[in-house]
Amino acid sequence: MSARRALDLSLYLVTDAALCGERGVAATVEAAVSGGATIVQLRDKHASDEELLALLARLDEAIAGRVPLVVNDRLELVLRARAAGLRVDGVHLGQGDAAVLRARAELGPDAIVGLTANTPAHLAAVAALPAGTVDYLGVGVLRPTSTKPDHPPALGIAGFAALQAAARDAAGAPVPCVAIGGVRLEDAAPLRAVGAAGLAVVSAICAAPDPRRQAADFAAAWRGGATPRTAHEPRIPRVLSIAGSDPSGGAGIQADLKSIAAVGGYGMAAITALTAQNTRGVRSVHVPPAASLLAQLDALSDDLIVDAVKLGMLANAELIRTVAEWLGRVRPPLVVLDPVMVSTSGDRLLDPEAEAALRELLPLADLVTPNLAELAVLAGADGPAADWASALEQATALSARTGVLVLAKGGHLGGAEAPDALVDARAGAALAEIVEFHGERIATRATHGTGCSLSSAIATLRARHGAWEPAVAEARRWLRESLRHGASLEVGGGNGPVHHFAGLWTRGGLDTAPTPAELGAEWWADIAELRRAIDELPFIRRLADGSLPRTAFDEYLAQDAHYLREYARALAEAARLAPDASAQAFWAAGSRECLTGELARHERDLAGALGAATGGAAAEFEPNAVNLGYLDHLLASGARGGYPELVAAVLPCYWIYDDLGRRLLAGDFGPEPGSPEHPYADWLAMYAEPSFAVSTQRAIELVTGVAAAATPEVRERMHRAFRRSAEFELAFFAAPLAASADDAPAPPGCGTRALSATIGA
Ligand SMILES: Nc1ncnc2c1ncn2[C@@H]1O[C@H](COP(=O)(O)OP(=O)(O)O)[C@@H](O)[C@H]1O
Ligand SMILES: Cc1ncc(COP(=O)(O)O)c(N)n1
Ligand SMILES: [Mg+2]
Repeated sequence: MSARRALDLSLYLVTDAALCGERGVAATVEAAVSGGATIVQLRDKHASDEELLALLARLDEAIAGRVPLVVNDRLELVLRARAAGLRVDGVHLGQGDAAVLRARAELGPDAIVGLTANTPAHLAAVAALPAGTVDYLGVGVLRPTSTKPDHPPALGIAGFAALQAAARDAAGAPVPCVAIGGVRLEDAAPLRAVGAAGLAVVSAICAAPDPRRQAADFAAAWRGGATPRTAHEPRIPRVLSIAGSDPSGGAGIQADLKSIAAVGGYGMAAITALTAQNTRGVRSVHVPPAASLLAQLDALSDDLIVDAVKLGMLANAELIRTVAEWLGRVRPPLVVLDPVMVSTSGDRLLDPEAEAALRELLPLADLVTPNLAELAVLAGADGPAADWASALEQATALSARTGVLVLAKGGHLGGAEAPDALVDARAGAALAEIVEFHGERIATRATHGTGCSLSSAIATLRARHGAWEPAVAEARRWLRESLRHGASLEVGGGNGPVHHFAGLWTRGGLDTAPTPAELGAEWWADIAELRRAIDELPFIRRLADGSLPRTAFDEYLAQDAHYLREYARALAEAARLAPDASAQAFWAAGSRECLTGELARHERDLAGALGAATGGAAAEFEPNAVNLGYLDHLLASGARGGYPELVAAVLPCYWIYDDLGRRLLAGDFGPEPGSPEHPYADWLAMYAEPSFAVSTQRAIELVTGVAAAATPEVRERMHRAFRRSAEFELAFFAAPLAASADDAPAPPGCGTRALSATIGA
């Protein structure tokens, strides 16, 4: 294959030894090519032939055949290098039609010959050359630059476009033009829009602290920048699935195209294999030649921009290498690899010998989404994880070893849960970051193609949202709804497909709303670390074992008494705003119970402890900053967000106390505090009362019901109000034992004091 075929000039690196500095030219080129440079020109006006020959040998190694290499000006040197067996693909010459004619004659038809052209006169000279003499023109300078001190006046985008329009050879065919001279990142989109063949970059990459990153940024700007959009008109992600065909329509590319469309992307598919399968299993597989796959891929990348790639069944080692080569060349901004080896039905979809090739492909992916069996193979474990904790361990090891983000999937775990987790140990296993997604297992046989569907949805949503966590959360929500409606399709007698468009057809929208139960689980999981911190507080520990000093307990009771009086007003306000009589009655009863139950008990306890003679604690009482902040938060939530935010904000006070009360009484914190001698036995029993558990359950149902029916924006504000209240709960419990205000955890952003006086008014 000649270097001229499908010459990719999109990111043309020109070297400058001085700018490369101590890093050196070879290391800079290596990094830039890894980042996405598509062609390299060695440019050195001062080095001797011997020095350049030695450098060419090193560049040959650094480039490793990935992109073409040409040399600036020195045709004799190119001829010498080639004679010595060094790989040099061509030459770039300054002006002079005689010089290019000679270069073409000496180097032959397959070599690359480029020419600089800055003026209409140069273009006229080019137009007189026989067709095929030059492969491209370097047209510049685009902006004033220091790397060419004697440069002609800067062209700007319009000047470049005008010269390019005139660049034709003797046969009248357009000659590709690369913009050179002071090219910046922000020039990529307009240059591509006016039809430039690429960007030539010198100092922006050679002098960059991280040439790989910088090249990747240029490559991304070039690929992504054809049609700039506004924030109000988000781009529809163009997502390519490279996967096998499942004629039954539930897995493979068929599932991928449906999934991409269902979550809001434009889907494309290059087919790696034709399986004959249905919902019961795979009967046979036909794998087309690798050249056919490459032709599909090149047809796409020669024409359009791919925002994300999802890789599915890759069948054999040759196809995997073909895909790897294409990815290395085209460098799509996002790659999600679903390492399909064994289908949900248990059929092998990858040659055993291809496993090694798949391992080599891994580092080219941004996210890999193995099921339990595939995870074990990739992590080199003895067998599939038997429980979720071992799955997370395997995923951590895999992520640490490959530097790739891993989505561990619990679809094949037994049990009532179907968890997934994003595992990021790219910075080393000890620093693994794990984000878990929980949800109950859905009782259905419609699980054919769940892995394919999930990975394509994630690729699409990651391109839309720009972050992994919301992409996975939304993809899961969508998949779970699709799983729930799968059986309604009545497809096949085995494991049927999921209903990819369930949400779209039943609700007429892309808003994949969660159920109340899912939201409850999500919010509760989200405050897990706050709940753990509450468990660890000395106040809670010592309350449980009875060693808490009475003064600290009384301080807590006094603060809580103040809080409860105002909290009762917040509940009354919830009753006032409630949308129906049942909710109204519930919150009103809660408000009353607050005053006649909890608060009355606190006041009795306080009076008992301090003695009626002192006049009770209330006389010297001052609410602390946490208390005021918490109450302001409740008030502000209602004032700003009405009923939904107000009830979200009051919920943690039910839920956390109910949970804590039950666990304290059950002895989760050490010896059972049930004995009558325990100084706080009475108090502990109050929150473990069954009636409190019933109220808590009802409060959770009411709040998550409102959230599930709300718009995503309101839902998110409710979630924030809920979380903030949980933060206040932690600070509230910490305050009594904090020696000084400085020791207490900072109250989470207190509002203004004045507001708390008017709560519920
Ligand atoms: N019965 C189920 N209920 C809920 N989620 C499920 C169920 N089965 C699979 N999933 C989810 O489907 C996705 C695919 O996972 P999995 O079945 O593990 O992979 P694969 O389909 O590649 O074998 C995961 O998000 C998993 O949690
Ligand atoms: C062509 C093809 N590709 C992949 C799968 C895996 O399916 P699952 O998503 O159930 O793991 C499949 N059954 N067929
Ligand atoms: Mg799978």
